[in-house]
Amino acid sequence: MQRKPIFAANWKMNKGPSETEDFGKSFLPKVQHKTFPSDIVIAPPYVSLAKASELFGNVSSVALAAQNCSQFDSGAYTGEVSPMMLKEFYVHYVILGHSERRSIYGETDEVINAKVLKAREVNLRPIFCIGETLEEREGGKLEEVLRRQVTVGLKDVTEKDLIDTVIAYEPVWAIGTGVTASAEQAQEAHAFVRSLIGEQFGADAAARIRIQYGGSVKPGNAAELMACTDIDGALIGGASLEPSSFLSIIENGTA
Ligand SMILES: O=C(CO)COP(=O)(O)O
Repeated sequence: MQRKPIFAANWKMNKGPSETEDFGKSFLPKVQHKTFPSDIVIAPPYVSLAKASELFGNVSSVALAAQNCSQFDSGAYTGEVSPMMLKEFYVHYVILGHSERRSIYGETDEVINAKVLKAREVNLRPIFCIGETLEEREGGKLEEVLRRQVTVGLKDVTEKDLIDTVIAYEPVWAIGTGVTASAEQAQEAHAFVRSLIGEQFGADAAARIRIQYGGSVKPGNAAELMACTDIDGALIGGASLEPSSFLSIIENGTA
């Protein structure tokens, strides 16, 4: 099964509108009027989405993502943004269940599941993040944790909606630490996640779903990671903040 790789820049709480514009000035000429063998996604903070959609709205090779969304449609939810609101900014993807949302803001698998279902109601494509802590890995709980995150986080998702979802496997111990999972560790976890999708949604869905790797992906390690059978792109934090390093990852990862 040929799956199109997907490279997504998760800027986290970096780059307001003016820095987004600076990034765009340098990145746009490199991606405009070009076709890539992979999907390219940029996820700026909410307040920079208007600027990003102004810059990239007409660039067919680049799609926009939000870094979160509400599980509700509208109403008295101070500080929240609904999936429907995001659609006004040419947003096509939404990162859900990032480990920082889980650990710092207390998002549970159930809340993340509600967000996934709400995002699909308006046709946003979730980039659904999972991954174990170092303690869980060292305690022999890797498979148990991934199984729980996938089973609960994707509960009641239809097979069609699942195909429009991207999974991002991000071992928490590799995020922002400079320590990447080895290609073997990453491949093993990805193959396990794909098998979980097979159990829950069937073999066709398992063969088609894209599973990105995230955690200290850099231009220098992208090729080795992306060469693994079950790795279909990357979710990139720090190294996506510089246009040239984000582009190098995309190029090295699809070479
Ligand atoms: O959390 C990540 C992407 O969502 C990974 O971050 P780093 O690439 O900075 O390790």
